[in-house]
Amino acid sequence: FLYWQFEVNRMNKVILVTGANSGIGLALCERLLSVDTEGLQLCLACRNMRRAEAAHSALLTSHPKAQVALLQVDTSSISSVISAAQEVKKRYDRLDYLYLNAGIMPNPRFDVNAFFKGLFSRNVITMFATGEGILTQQDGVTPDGLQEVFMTNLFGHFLFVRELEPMLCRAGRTSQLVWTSSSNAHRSAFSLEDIQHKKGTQPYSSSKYASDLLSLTLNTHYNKQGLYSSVICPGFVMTNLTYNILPSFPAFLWTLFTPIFWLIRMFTNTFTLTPYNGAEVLFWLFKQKPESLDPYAKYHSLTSGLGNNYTQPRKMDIDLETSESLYEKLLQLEREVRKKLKDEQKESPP
Ligand SMILES: NC(=O)C1=CN([C@@H]2O[C@H](COP(=O)(O)OP(=O)(O)OC[C@H]3O[C@@H](n4cnc5c(N)ncnc54)[C@H](OP(=O)(O)O)[C@@H]3O)[C@@H](O)[C@H]2O)C=CC1
Ligand SMILES: CC(C)=CCC[C@@H](C)[C@H]1CC[C@H]2C3=C(CC[C@]12C)[C@@]1(C)CCC(=O)C[C@@H]1CC3
Repeated sequence: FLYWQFEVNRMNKVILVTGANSGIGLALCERLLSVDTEGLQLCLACRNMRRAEAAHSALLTSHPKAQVALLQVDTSSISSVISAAQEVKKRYDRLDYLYLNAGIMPNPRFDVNAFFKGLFSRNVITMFATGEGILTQQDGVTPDGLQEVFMTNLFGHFLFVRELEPMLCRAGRTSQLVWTSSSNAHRSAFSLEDIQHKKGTQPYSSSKYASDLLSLTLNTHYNKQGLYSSVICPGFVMTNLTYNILPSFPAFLWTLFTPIFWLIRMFTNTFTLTPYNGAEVLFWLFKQKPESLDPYAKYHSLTSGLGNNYTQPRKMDIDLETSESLYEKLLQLEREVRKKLKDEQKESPP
């Protein structure tokens, strides 16, 4: 029996989701278990373990036979990412899907004037679809000395992928990376001279645009080794991240807006609104052959006016040259942080 159990576990696909304790990440886990309760090994990679335990219990209550494990990771911390990756290598002998979903938008500032101006302009639909022109954020610096949004949304995930490379690139098998990007990703917010976005006021948009670029270059470097990367946009979803945009509005007030949001959805199908709907594209990608996906497309979760969910690819505003340059800069930064970590460990061995 033990041998059989070992064989089953070995065959089961391993799916790791960062930021899985709430919102879109948790909804994805729920949806995956609804289609295959016993055949998957889910790993919820979370920063806040109290919320992770709650998510774990909720998933096991609805799917008692599911194989769900927890892993602590703070994507804003270099040492945390490296030790989490080591733990993954110890626990699993394969990694089929890596959903890079954890993300933050700290200290958002909602520009009410720009919003009302936008309401009566030709760009109103674009404004609702992308949040363009109405949001800025104030970024912080992590204890490692990196910009917080860049580290959490992009670089922490990049390091994680680099650490897990031997597990993700296996002969005769494919693995998939899925980056949760955003319609708020804009070329104008990103600069190769300031990849961490130290100078601007749109670190979120910059980090998401960087993930679009990075996904493209990862495909050019890793497809031959069986590793594929895609980017998605979940649409506008009401989660902790969006509640934080209007902090004086408690979550229940947002739900009072739901009828207005349904109305707006008649004009823009990007208002997916619920984490279940937002996770549509993440779930859809799980069922696709990675070789069939377009590396230049962002895959969007959309919900029609009548509430039907679907996925649509849209070409991204990216080019290979910029994405290669970003990749070089990230590799350079990786070398620097690894050297710093080594020096620190030499100074004070564990
Ligand atoms: N909601 C929306 O409209 C949109 C969201 N997105 C993206 O979707 C993704 C999921 O966000 P969403 O579900 O909306 O919001 P939530 O705030 O519900 O989820 C964010 C998740 O990321 C985790 N997280 C944040 N910082 C870290 C960190 N340093 N280390 C590890 N985990 C971390 C949070 O965990 P913790 O409990 O520890 O805070 C949480 O689980 C994000 O990348 C977001 O940018 C993209 C487009 C639109
Ligand atoms: C009636 C009312 C309260 C309107 C306010 C709506 C705005 C707060 C939203 C309209 C479009 C939304 C949006 C986002 C945040 C909230 C809005 C600006 C995001 C920027 C959130 C994070 C993303 O990654 C993309 C979203 C695009 C749309």
